[in-house]
Amino acid sequence: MKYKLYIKNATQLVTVSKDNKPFLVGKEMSNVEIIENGSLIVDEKGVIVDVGKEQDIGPKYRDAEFERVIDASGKSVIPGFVDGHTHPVFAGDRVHEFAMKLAGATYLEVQQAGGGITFTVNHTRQASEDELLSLLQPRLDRMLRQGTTTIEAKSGYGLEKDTEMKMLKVLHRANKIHPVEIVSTYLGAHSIPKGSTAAQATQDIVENQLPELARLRAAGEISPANIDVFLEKGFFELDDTRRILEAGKALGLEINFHGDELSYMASGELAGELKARAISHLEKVSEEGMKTMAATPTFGVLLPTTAYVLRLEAPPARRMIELGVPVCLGSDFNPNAHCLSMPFVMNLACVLMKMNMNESLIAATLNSAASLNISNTHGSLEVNKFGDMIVIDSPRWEHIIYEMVDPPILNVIKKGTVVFSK
Ligand SMILES: N=CN[C@@H](CCC(=O)O)C(=O)O
Ligand SMILES: [Zn+2]
Repeated sequence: MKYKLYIKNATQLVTVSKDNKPFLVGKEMSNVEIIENGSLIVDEKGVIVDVGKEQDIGPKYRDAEFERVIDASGKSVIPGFVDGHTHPVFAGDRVHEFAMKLAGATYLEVQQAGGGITFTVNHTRQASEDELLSLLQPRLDRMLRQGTTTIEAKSGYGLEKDTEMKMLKVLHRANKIHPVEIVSTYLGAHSIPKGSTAAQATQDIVENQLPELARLRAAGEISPANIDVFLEKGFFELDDTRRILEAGKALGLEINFHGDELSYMASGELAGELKARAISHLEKVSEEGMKTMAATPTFGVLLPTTAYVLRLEAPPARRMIELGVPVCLGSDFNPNAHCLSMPFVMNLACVLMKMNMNESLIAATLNSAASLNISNTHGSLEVNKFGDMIVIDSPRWEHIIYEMVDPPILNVIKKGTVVFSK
């Protein structure tokens, strides 16, 4: 019998979970499953077919053939990261805004000065589909080198039909040619386009953009799985947000929206009403909102880079975990928070949001996979899931969080194929 990969004798084989739990909450998030001296076998389809102690796996596969064997003695292995929130398709450079923010400008002040999303929209509208794809590819390469094997990725820098669909086409094409797997999200309601009111923008989305999305999806040109809205004062407020999310849901999209970032907008409460899958940001979430999220359940996708770069108070991660909200992590990679590194995000989650390292790992793997509805195949190293992994050059896996900036990543593996080696 022939297999694609044999990971042999990892000092720590961090499977994250066992028994195919779809996600973890509360105290469960403080425990990651680890097999000491662990081995793992991936079949030719890229799926894990066996995991266990080397003393059991070794003899069982003595006569098997492998395309690749990685001796992981003295090393640790963890699942590839699932980045739960990114905006990786854009043109234009906003490094000048970083200087403005360092000098004290707020996110809204930058936006009001014609910067922020508006700036990126202007550049992204002008770029061709091929140009956007060639800007996206090196970003995905950089994510991969930092251990990310799957991302959620949004449109949202078009704010009109053609550019929004162009962005979704770019994501669809990239998913076919790049090892980083992409779950795409339609975010036509990221900001109010210049010259429109929120009501007009909402109407355009519901009556014009969403029908086109459905047409292109049926034609196999795009593959959005989620619908998103930036629910915020001066952007899309409660009624418009509800209308857009419901219209997306009616097309079979999962609701996964930006909420309670700069102002309290009753996001958790709305998520309960609409049975939303996920809310991102949540810096200003209410106690009631968190309780509703725990009960629904709605995943909380926390983005510590936003609080860091904008000097905001970080979201109440500890309280969310205490209340049983399933917490996930995302890089929020975008021209405002230019971060392509989940190890850095996990480090920030620990230091700024007081999560422990086990919680951070679960939030960056199994739970973020669950926020995208793919935790039956992604997010932990269990039989029947894809062989997406990181080999760390250290006998203890926590070094990937602890060693800032240049974590000791030796290999990144997607579906059993080594796609990056140091
Ligand atoms: N808050 C809204 N959207 C993005 C920022 C987008 C931008 O500034 O270009 C976010 O998630 O942080
Ligand atoms: Zn975002």
